[in-house]
Amino acid sequence: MSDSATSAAGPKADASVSKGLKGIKAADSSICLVDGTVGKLLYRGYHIDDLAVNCTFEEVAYLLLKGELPNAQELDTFDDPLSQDAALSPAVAEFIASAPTDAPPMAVLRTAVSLAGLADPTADDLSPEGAYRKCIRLVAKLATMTAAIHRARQGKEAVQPRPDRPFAENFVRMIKGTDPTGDETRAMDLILTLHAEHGFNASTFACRVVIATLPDVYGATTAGVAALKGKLHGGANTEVLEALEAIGTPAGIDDYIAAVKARKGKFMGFGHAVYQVEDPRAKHLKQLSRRLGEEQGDTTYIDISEQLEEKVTALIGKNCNVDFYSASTMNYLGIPKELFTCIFAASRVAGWSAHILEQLADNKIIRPSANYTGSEERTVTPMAKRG
Ligand SMILES: CC(=O)SCCNC(=O)CCNC(=O)[C@H](O)C(C)(C)COP(=O)(O)OP(=O)(O)OC[C@H]1O[C@@H](n2cnc3c(N)ncnc32)[C@H](O)[C@@H]1OP(=O)(O)O
Ligand SMILES: O=C([O-])CC(=O)C(=O)O
Repeated sequence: MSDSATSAAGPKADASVSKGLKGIKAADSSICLVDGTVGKLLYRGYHIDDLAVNCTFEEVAYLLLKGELPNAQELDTFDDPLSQDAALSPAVAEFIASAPTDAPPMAVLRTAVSLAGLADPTADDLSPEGAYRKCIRLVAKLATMTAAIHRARQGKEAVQPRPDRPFAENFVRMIKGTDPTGDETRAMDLILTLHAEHGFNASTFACRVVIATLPDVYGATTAGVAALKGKLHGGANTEVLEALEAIGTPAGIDDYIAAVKARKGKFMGFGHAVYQVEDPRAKHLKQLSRRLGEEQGDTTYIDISEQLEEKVTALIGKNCNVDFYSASTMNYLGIPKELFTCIFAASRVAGWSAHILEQLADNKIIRPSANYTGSEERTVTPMAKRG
């Protein structure tokens, strides 16, 4: 098979090309169902609404990695490596502490994940047990890395993970430097649960493409972080907060909309490659954001968000996505906007890991074809004769 069916005939559009691979089923997967027509999201068969209310992030990570929800004893056994692996190696901790404080946190995280691979002498072990161990290690470490990046940007010492604390509590503790309230821990658990998995999204697909060549789990996860950073994907949450800041008060919404329209820009946090209806994760974040705003006596950002949602949806016919209400939610939790996408990554690493293991279990190199639209075959003119 040639890379391009039309190369012999010269540049030609090919109606069978699916730009962005939209709607193409690239593999079988038992991890996640995203039904874009009705707005349904299932992790391993469980509805996101059910998981959001009833499970912690550890349970969700177990479900994604192992296929079933754990019982109490299974969760305990799962928690052991998750807490023991949370500490960073000296090389990674030093890198994060000395990274430029104006570097994008996602760029620091991307390099930290790659560096963690160098610090792991067993990185190349892709046996089922070896790959699983690496995945657990990364699920444990991305939260610690994220918190350490935040602390370094503030000129503060990293807070060490406490193996005796639940994941979300530990994560908020490492970010803030003090013990979180029960409400803060529950809010973080919900954020982590909602962001953990979403089928063949761009970052997950990047992980699968990389692992399919059989390099190492760190390299594949580095690719996931790299893809998630982009503002059309995970990076949109930071952009949404920037929009809320620029809008300032509900009175500023119309000017903002007019400005985006005038520059033919995109409304960040709106639209989705799969959902044609409301993103089922958004309502949970919307409720949480309003509750946090009301508790804090400042509903400005959730008021703006709700009114902006109504106006933009009416204008462009696109619903908001998960990144839209996560912005005001994380802001109310005191998390700076530059860290939002790292928190997304610290959750999505569970989904990436499940996909990496699924890809390895039934591997085929991922190599689509391009419709060639370049020049017809030609010959090299010697340098002296080129005009
Ligand atoms: C966790 C996540 O990754 S969720 C997505 C986060 N990203 C964002 O919020 C960024 C803003 N949204 C977008 O850029 C897009 O909606 C994407 C990238 C999410 C999906 O892109 P696509 O699959 O191409 O969406 P779709 O086919 O519906 O888009 C068709 C057209 O609708 C319009 N459109 C889509 N989203 C928007 C938007 N947010 N604002 C304005 N116009 C939009 C555009 O004209 C688009 O065509 P273009 O991409 O050539 O400009
Ligand atoms: O599925 C997608 O394309 C993007 C998304 O919502 C996610 O990754 O959570």
